[in-house]
Amino acid sequence: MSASPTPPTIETRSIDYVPRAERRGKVWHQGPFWFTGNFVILTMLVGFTGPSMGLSVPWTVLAIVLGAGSGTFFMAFHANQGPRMGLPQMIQSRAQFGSRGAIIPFIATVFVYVGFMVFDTIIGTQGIQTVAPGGEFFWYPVLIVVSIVIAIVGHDLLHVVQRWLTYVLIVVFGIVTVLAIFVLPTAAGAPGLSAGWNTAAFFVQLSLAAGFNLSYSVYVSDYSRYLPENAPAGKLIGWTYAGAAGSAVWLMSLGAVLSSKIPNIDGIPALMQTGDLLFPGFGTVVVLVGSVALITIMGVNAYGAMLTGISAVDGFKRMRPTVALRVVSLTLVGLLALVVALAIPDNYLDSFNSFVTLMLYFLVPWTAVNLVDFYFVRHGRYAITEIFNPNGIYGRWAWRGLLSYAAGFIVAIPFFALPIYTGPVAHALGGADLSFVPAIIVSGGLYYLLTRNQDRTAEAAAIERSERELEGGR
Ligand SMILES: Nc1ccnc(=O)[nH]1
Repeated sequence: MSASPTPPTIETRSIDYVPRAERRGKVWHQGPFWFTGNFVILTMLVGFTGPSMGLSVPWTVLAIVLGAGSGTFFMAFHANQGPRMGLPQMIQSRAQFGSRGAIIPFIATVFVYVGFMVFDTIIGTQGIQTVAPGGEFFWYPVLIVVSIVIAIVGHDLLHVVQRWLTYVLIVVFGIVTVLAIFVLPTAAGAPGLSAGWNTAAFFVQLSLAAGFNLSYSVYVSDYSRYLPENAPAGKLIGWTYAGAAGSAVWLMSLGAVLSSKIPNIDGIPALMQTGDLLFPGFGTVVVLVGSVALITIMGVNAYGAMLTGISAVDGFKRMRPTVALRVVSLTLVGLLALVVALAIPDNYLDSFNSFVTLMLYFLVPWTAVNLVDFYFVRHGRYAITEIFNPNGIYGRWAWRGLLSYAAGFIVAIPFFALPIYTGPVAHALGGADLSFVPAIIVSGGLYYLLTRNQDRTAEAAAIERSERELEGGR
């Protein structure tokens, strides 16, 4: 909590509880952290969808505002769990799913983290290749190593880097946005010339924007768990929301403007071309700044994959949270990302959209169960020591959470829209994927009902014991 900035040292904690004596940081730091976290070139690509399907820019922006606005709503509420529980995001799920049952959302989450790392690596490399020689076999490992080193130093460094990048990004992309709207001409054959209203495009754009920001739910507490236990909930959620939704709306809308004016758009050349309207060379600056932001979010993804991977393994074999464990886990994450990045085909954008959609199917029921448990069932009170006890009160396979998760997943199937499968409802909506709506309602609602008759007297006693053990100084 002290105001003096201490230089970041290598973090020792991973999935373990952060004692109140170690709590620090400011609530407003969540704002810039999530602003930069979502201010990546991938986010801009989401905004290409509307215009490329014939939707005009104003309608596309509306779909983005509604989509990102609703997706971030769920994401931001996870922020409050960090300081209350002092734990990273995913391990908290043991209270709903059991120490082993939580493996299902854990696997989906690691898949998301590594997947985003791979996409970030590919785009970041394309950005750097605009000025530097060197192929994939050089730049992929370099980017991944840098991001892994940042993640090894850990939480405090990630916060500092993301915070300072915010200022740079606002200036540079502020200029690009003005250029895109007022200076960039609309090329012959550009989608913007014939765009108008298109119902399918509107809902596809809306659902992609929502899904994209919902995908950040699995990250949130990792970066709020060091905050003082009594950090004000409204401010904490508000800063998280403002950062993550603000950057999404801005960058996706910029993507919409660019893709309405440039035929057959590609992200990096579009930014180069627009930036160069200020003076030749500025486009390169824009792309490089964008690439730096990609490297740091890669660090964030690696960090989350490490925490979630350790949580998963620890459910089966107890792990001691040491620095060595963090370093080894992060190295494995980096190697995995490298192998996948080198193996994946280059026309990644199609696979990217399916990827965002697919992983959401596994994350949304988890978000619903996890949030309902925190806000409406346990009201933020957990026996933290029992979360780490494999024979503890939260169990190994907790049927209430697992059943609710499965139910939400299954009712969402008719709403799925994937290249290999389009459910009847998605078909009727012209390809839009609103599966997150039934998934949230059913998983969250069912979990609430199933926990009504749950006897939690043992938990109440365990909470007191846990509190004494962790903080009581017995
Ligand atoms: N959830 C995410 C969206 C975009 N980029 C990321 O790295 N992660």
